[in-house]
Amino acid sequence: HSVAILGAPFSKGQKRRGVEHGPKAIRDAGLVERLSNFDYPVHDFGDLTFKHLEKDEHFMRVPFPRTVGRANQLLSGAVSSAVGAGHTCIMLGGDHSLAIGSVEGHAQQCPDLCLIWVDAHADINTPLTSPSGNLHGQSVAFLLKDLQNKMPEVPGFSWIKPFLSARDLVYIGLRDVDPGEHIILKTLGIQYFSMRDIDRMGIQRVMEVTLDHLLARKQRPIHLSFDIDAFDPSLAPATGTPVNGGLTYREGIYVTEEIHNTGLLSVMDVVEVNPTLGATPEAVEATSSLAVDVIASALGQTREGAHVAFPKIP
Ligand SMILES: N/C(=N\O)NCCC[NH3+]
Ligand SMILES: [Mn+2]
Ligand SMILES: [Mn+2]
Repeated sequence: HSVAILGAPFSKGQKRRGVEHGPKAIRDAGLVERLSNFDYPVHDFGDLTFKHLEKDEHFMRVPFPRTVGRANQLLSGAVSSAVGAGHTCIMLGGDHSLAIGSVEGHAQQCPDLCLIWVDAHADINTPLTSPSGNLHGQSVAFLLKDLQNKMPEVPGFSWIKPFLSARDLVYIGLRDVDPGEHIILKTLGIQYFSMRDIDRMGIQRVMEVTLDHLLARKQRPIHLSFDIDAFDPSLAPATGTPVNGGLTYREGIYVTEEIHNTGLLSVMDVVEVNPTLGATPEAVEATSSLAVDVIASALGQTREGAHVAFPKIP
């Protein structure tokens, strides 16, 4: 199969400037070159162009609801087309509100998809529970059927109908969960592995349980939504909400290796790389090349090396 790269330079799901430059930073770190080593075609579809809507008053305490809703409606169509054309789609963010459009567009093609959310945060606040109002902390709440009786009608989101069941979602890397989110995780019985669970179980067991939970009954397409802040800030400093005690490089790569090995990865989001938040150019470069590494690993790059069938030994 082939790989489609989609840039989503968008930042209005949160208040910091700069995350809209994430796609360029990840490309500048050599994404396309890195993926050209693989034996399948890579199509870079460039960046989407998002309109900022003039009149876009807050909804409750939620800023830019119509702009965020419209951006995700556009992204949904682009992801749906890419998946529909047979590509494995890599969506480069931009802030994590983009997962609303990315997952919804994927579900248009693959209604039975399952979602693996790798993140320090649960991003499952509703507009009523969110302390900040920022939509990048509410993405999952817009996707879940189980939360619809708790969700108000947010202007700009009338196009989306929630489709995901709580049992089709697993979190990995949680370490900064709001009280309102914790209530939802527990009430809905969502499967999650916090950083404490990773410490106790080890990443190998976490992946075994995650993939069994999602795939044992039925193999189906995987949507991997990877927030770069799942990694420890020492590895990914250029991001908007860093939280100490994150994934090691090896844990993050093991997660993506295991997902690759299912052969079921269909869409991967890589979000929250903010090149304006690195203290030094090296910090920005480290964060951006880490994003390239996890994408390459999710698409089949191995640490042990690889070869085509029986090459002639030179
Ligand atoms: N990086 C973030 N989400 O993944 N920030 C928003 C959530 C903070 N509770
Ligand atoms: Mn996130
Ligand atoms: Mn996060």
